[in-house]
Amino acid sequence: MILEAIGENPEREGLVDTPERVAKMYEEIFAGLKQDPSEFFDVIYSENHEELVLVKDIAFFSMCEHHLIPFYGKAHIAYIPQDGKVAGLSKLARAVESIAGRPQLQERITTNLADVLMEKLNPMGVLIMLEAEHMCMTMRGIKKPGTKAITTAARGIFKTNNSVRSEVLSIMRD
Ligand SMILES: Nc1nc2c(ncn2[C@@H]2O[C@H](COP(=O)(O)OP(=O)(O)OP(=O)(O)O)[C@@H](O)[C@H]2O)c(=O)[nH]1
Ligand SMILES: [Zn+2]
Repeated sequence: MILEAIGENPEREGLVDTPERVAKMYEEIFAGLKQDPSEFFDVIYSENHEELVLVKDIAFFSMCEHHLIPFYGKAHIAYIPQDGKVAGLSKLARAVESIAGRPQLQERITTNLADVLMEKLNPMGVLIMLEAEHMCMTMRGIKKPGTKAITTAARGIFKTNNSVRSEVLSIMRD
């Protein structure tokens, strides 16, 4: 229907298999819709580390829910565990991929990540930062390539303690 609407001929050789290909692609890039990101934190480790854990530069791709074109960049996740509750490092990246794998807004990915970690790990605090380029601002519309949107979500000690937040934000931006 999209091909017809733009005035293309869906029967021509190069396009015959395109609808099926696009359907498969959407299944892959929206796979997050069938996942519950909090399940990645069902298994946690007991480790007495009540200091910073920071995983930065987690590459992600998502789809802007307004235009259905990509926005992509990096996510940085920091938390300070308490009660010995520590997550597997890869699970932080899996949560990013899962939450990004749906029609999204950058703010919602950022907020969801913070909320899932607070709920499942009950840490002293969580600080999330996402930096992304939105194709809907670069290849169409306002057409400003190179623009970066930066969003943060702070919970717990990162919300209440300015110096702790500033320190970790500066490591994230390094
Ligand atoms: N807050 C937020 N806005 C987004 C995100 N992704 C895209 N947008 C914006 O969503 C808005 C949709 O605006 P509309 O005016 O409905 O759509 P439009 O006419 O295509 O807007 P233009 O992009 O300005 O041409 C645009 O300003 C986009 O830049 C996001 O992750 N977060
Ligand atoms: Zn958009």
